[in-house]
Amino acid sequence: MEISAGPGRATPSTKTVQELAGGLSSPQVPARYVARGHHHGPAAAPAPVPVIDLGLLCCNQAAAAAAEAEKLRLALESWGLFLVTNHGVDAGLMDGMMSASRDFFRLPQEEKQRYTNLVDGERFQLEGYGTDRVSSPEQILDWSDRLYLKVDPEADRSPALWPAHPQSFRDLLHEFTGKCRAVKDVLLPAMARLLELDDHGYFLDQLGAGDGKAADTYARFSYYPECPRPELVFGLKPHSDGTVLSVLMVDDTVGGLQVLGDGVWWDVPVVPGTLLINLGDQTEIMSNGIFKSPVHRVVTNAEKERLSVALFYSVDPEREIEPAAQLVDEKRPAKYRKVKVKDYIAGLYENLSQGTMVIDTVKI
Ligand SMILES: O=C(O)CCC(=O)C(=O)O
Ligand SMILES: [Fe+2]
Repeated sequence: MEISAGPGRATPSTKTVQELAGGLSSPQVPARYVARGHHHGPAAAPAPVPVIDLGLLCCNQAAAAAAEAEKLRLALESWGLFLVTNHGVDAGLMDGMMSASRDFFRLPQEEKQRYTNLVDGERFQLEGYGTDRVSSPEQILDWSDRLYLKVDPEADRSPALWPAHPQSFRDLLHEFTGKCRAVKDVLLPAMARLLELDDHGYFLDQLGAGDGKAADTYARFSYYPECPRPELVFGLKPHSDGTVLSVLMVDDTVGGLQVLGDGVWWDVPVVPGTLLINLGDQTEIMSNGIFKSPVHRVVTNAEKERLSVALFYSVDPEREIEPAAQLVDEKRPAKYRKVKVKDYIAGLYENLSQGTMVIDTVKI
């Protein structure tokens, strides 16, 4: 998510959660982090989310590829969230990116502040390091800090906000971005095929990707410090991503991500070496509701910090999206109205801070 709204005013005195967590002298958390009415215990059970072998999906043996595609269909139509193996991001790169991210968050606060997401110490900008946008004193805050960077198209990168320490960070992020781009380029045509769209490049075209141009892509590094009262506080509030899809690499030493299914929360299993794919609202809209954008959240942990790296793929903010024409007819009327991506994204942030879901505002 965090394909999010434009600049707003932050409360200048906002400390990062990491600073706050480090300075707590009693097992209390400030009231601004307590999610009223949302006291939550552990999830009922691990979600039986599908595991898709991307190698099989693309292989030359038609029967094996078709069977894997059917598994993918179930994943897209049920959870909207699944794990992928054989994804082409090698273990060394995954470990390297994860530990460089960890090293970044372990840097002294002054060093991290060189990449602050506050302009002049108070005006929030999307890219950079810090807490999420704080737009009102009533907003319930999440127990996480983040580093948010535009990674594609390359020409849109802001090099001054890419950490210089650890030294490997920039190269690793460049490489990781390229490998995840390829994962997305396998999944999106497979999704169009499953919807029997004549144009298998439909989703890629919507993203404006192709002809050497990369889709708008943001990376979000989320750091969730240990939290003395995990039952009262969210690492990240319930939300669905405003993207076409999100590719996530999660901490394999601690869980925390949960997904809503049939009205109950399930733990998303942690499987080392896999990537997690999460469909976003833009896909739910374009597929006319056939594919699902799952509601998910992150819970905190009293003993362990947690880290995740997400890549978010989105349609250009100036474009409009709507259900694909081929998926709309008399029997299946459009379930969502046409919406400009920029407006949708503005609505995302607005709704998130109020605990409502922006997708409901475009449902017909
Ligand atoms: O940290 C995670 O596992 C999930 C993060 C997430 O859902 C998001 O950034 O939108
Ligand atoms: Fe998310």
